[in-house]
Amino acid sequence: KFNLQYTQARRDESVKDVYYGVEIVDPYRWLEDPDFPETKEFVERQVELANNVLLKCSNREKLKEKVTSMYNYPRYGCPYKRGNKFFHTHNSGLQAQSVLYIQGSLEADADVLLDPNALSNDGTVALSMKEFSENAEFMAYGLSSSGSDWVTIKVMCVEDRFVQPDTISWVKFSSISWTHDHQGFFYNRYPQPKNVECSDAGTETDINLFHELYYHFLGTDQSDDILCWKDLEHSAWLSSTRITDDGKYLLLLIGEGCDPVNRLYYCDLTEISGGLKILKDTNSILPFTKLVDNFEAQHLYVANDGPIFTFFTNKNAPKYKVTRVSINDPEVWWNVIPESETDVLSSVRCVNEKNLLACYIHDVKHVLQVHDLRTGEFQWRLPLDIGSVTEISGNRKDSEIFINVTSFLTPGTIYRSDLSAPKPELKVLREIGSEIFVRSRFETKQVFVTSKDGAKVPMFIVSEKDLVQDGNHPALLYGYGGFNISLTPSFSVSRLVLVQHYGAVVAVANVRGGGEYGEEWHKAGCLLKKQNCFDDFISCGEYLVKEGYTQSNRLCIEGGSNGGLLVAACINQRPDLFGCALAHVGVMDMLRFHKFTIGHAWTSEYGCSDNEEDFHNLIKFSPIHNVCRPWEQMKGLQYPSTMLLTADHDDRVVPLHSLKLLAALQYTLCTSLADSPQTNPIIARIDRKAGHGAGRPTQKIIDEVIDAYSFVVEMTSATWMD
Ligand SMILES: O=C(NCC(=O)N1CCC[C@H]1C(=O)O)OCc1ccccc1
Repeated sequence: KFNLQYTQARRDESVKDVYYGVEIVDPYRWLEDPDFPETKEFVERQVELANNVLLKCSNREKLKEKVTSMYNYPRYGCPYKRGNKFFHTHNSGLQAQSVLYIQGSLEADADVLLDPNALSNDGTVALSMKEFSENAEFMAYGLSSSGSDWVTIKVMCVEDRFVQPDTISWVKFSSISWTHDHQGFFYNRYPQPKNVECSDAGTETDINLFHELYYHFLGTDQSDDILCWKDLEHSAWLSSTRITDDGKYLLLLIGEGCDPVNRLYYCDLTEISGGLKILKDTNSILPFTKLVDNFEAQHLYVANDGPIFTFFTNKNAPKYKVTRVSINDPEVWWNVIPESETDVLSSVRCVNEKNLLACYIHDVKHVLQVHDLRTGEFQWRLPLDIGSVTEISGNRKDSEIFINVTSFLTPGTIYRSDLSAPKPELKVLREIGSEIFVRSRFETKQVFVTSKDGAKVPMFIVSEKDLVQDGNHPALLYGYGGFNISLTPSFSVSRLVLVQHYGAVVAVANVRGGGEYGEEWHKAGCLLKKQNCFDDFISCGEYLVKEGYTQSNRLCIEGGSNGGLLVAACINQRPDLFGCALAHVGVMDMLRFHKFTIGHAWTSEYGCSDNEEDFHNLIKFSPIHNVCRPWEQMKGLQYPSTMLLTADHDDRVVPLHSLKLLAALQYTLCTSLADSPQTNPIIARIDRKAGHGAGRPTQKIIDEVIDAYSFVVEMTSATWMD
């Protein structure tokens, strides 16, 4: 049906590296240069091939109509209070980007404060961050284009919406911290990459080194900003800042990668006589005191009362806890909320002057609790349905908090609670999108799958109620498995279309490497134990087949980024177990990932091929190095129908990963042997003016869902049900 015309991408077998005596050939090294004409030609051919296959997928029109209509529901973010104003984001349904609104009170009319849709004609300029000055007089906001991580900061006067001339470029992985005198803010940036202009920023693969901290004085040119931190000895380190609620201290948090660990320095801004301007004239940098000067644990600011600081930490607490120290006696730390035996403390914030709002994960569901700030004493638990708290808004000086709760079958419910009430309760402020989906026909359950080494892996299963487990349902198994990220329940329009209109079973596997059970669960899927993630995911796939939810040739696995690695490693290791695979923006070259943009920050999770032990571990599962011919093991066996997805402005996981894997798969499975039994398509969807995922306009989200899921539906022989 799909007359697949694979291009014979040039293999340059002369490119090879020797890792500790082992010679590794890298025949598609030339694909690492996005500007190389042959690379552009390769991409063009692959786009054609993918379009040929996709246009033959029968369900496109139905999916397009259904997905578009199901996306078309009003979406709201939590309101949050700054100064005496309320702000929230809202999307009427199909707007490219959500709009930022301002209100004098929650009951007042909402006025547009900033509409990112006005900043480009195709919706590819996104509002990636925003911070208000202390009394909400100014808003500093970051704009990113085409999905790149690069940000340009602008400043708006909130009162008259006037956008100031200030323009801060080459910002990346930055916080924005206003000094309480409204004079300006701290932000982070990298040096401008050589021969890259603002217009195509994000298509380069240059490594990001020497992260810098600057202070910008409102009303001045970026060239007048003062350098406040730069570490020449540790070019890979990154920093972020926080100004304490009382405006007195600047906190500097330093990280060397993605592990939840940081150094913590502070500077008493009130001790800088003459203010920050003096630093410019004396060309000195800020005087920091080192409170924590190692990477043994994470310490995140919660509150301070003068010199007494409260931190959220995992120090000697892999399930996290709240601790306290006086900076006048920095050796003496004591617990405020001790580590829980069973639950992971996932976030803490100080609200209502004297409360701590603690969010726990209990068997992959969120629980919200209120504690006393001074004593840490538990006060009461907010009664939540099974689901995830996706947003919390509230500050120390506000008694009112807002939370957004979502789950597999509910798009979102925004609650408000006034903690100053004698018996605080949760009141519904807004139900989001409840009308788009008939929940009563579907159900969610949680099972625990025994993995290869006996570990119990949680998995959510969403399906129609009273599902007949006859093995005939198409199934989509989604996973991530890394970077301490927990896949708690989430609402996905696209997956629910599969459940509602194809009788699909959707499963989400909480494999090791995530944060579901704290740092131990995370570490159990890292470095030399990374194979546990793949074993867990494979066990979950086998469970779905064994229990009759589906059968292998109707089972599709999907994952993004680190989850793309998960998918690619699993089809290499068990091509027999899956009928289809979607790998979004995956990390596919485990020997070279650290050489591009921010990849070096992931060595905390994967290790690095510069290290001998890590090399011998990475080479075993690195996707581009482990493509095999399954029919050599079992006659007629082939790889699942596979779609890799990437985009030209993905500067988080650069497209070369997917391009090199695509070339290796097509060569090994399709073009190198005349009598290959590989008939399942191996294609790539390569988008333009798009990136890793953040900030993608609604139409691009929908277009990708239609391509990806019409492919899945076609390849799992799923049939439409009205
Ligand atoms: O690299 C990441 N995050 C990890 C990330 O995006 N990863 C990790 C692997 C591939 C990809 C993903 O899974 O989305 O964010 C940039 C950053 C900011 C601050 C400090 C360190 C790093």
